[in-house]
Amino acid sequence: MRKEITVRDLPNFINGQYVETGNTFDVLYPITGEVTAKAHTAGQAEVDAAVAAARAALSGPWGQLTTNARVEMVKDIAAAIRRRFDDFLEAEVLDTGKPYSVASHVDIPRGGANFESFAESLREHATEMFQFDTPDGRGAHNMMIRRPRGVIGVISPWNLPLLLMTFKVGPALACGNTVVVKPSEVTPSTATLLGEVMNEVGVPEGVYNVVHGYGDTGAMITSHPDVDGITFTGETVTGSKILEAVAPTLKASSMEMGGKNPGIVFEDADLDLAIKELTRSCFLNTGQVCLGTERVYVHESVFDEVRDRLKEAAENLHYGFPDDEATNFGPVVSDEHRDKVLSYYKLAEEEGATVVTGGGAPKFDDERDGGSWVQPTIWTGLSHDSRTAREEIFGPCVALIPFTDEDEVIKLANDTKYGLAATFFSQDVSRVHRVAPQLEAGIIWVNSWFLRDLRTAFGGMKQSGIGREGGVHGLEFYTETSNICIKY
Ligand SMILES: NC(=O)c1ccc[n+]([C@@H]2O[C@H](COP(=O)([O-])OP(=O)(O)OC[C@H]3O[C@@H](n4cnc5c(N)ncnc54)[C@H](O)[C@@H]3O)[C@@H](O)[C@H]2O)c1
Ligand SMILES: N/C(=C\C=C\C=O)C(=O)O
Repeated sequence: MRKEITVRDLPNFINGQYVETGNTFDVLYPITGEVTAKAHTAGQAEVDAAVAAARAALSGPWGQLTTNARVEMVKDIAAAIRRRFDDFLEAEVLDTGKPYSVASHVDIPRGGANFESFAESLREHATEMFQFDTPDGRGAHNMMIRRPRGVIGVISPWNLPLLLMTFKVGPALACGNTVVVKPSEVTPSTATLLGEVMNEVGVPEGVYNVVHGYGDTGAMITSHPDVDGITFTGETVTGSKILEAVAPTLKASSMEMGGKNPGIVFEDADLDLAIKELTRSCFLNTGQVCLGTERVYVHESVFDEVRDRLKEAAENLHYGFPDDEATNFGPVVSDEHRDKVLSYYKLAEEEGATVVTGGGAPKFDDERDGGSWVQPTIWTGLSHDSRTAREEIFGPCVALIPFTDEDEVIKLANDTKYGLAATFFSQDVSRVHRVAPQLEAGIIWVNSWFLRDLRTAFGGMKQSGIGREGGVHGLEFYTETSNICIKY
């Protein structure tokens, strides 16, 4: 149902305090386009204060906590997010317009999980020690110790705001670092709310800081001489700019970027399963998931059936107000992004696409017409080399492309500058074990999509990412190691 919007104030969160600057920007409700909040832009002074607070916290009570005490505090953060589930749900939905059914099953539960899972895995992870024979026969041993990397700049995107920000802040804090977070200007609410949780839990001031603004505020963090590492999730082109910015101060960087992930339906796939999972991988979160599939190669023998069944699934998606239980399809996050997606809908037709379904924006004849809506869209008739099938659109759209044999489709799947994710469907176990290792992607799902075990390495190759986070893999970024060689 329509929501009465009360415009909220979103200050920065620095050294345990909310800080207004008076220089605000509007945050819009994508369902109707109404202003739902005013966020306070952080300038250099606020960024400097946040970095200084984070630096000071490393040598204060936070830096003196035992590992067990720190891990327990990180787990308390998870518990507090769960206690305030509805507050985070409301904040996330106001920023993104996504259905409650998505935010309550994907975004918010991962907010808690991202703290809890990393607290445990990082506590349990052993380091290493080697007995070493020396020429004099007396021997030595080498042992590795880990310490926090220091002040971490966290720069996060708008598609899964709480999930992706906490996927960084969770391990960062579990490893003893402090953070300065710059959430997307489009979706600043949940990062702001998390400041209240940090204070409720008793996380020392300065450990968690949030500064609001656009790319220029982000650039103040990436170029800051007193920031030790940057973890970024966002567009590949932004990632390049960030790597340029960190170069003069040689900051360690963990980069999660764009993708154009292939889906493959082999002739021996379970089509019921494939349609169910492709409906998610193409349209979940209105297609705004970096791991989603915007190009799906379908064996020619099942092409027509997959096309017709995916069309039916797309046309059964229910646009609606977020709190309507039936709603499983929302707007995209902003008018700007809507216009980008619609420009690709236009391009697809110029490139010869047949529009199987969608191809434009819905008309509601109610306040939703002020929002950022597009139709779920399926194309056939596009070539693998078309821009539509090669460039990341980040919307609810997919090009279905037929193929005839396995070697051909592997080449097509890998023919991209990206390498983030892939998903394919086959009931042939030999084929599964033959094909999966040949796919050039950091994350490969077989007969499934977006199943997430937080112990696994997460990240992309080629221009989709640098480094891996998740499980103990995050240790390489969130800690520095020293090898200590002790002679007997
Ligand atoms: N690989 C992954 O895990 C993953 C996950 C989610 C989204 N993404 C990608 O993110 C993109 C969508 O998110 P987006 O539009 O917010 O991305 P974006 O790159 O536009 O912005 C991401 C963040 O970077 C900030 N930023 C922009 N310019 C900056 C600069 N010069 N210096 C420092 N910070 C800067 C933004 O303010 C925002 O907070 C898509 O390309 C999607 O593929 C990747
Ligand atoms: N990083 C993760 C998801 C990324 C989704 C991209 O939109 C995750 O599940 O941990």
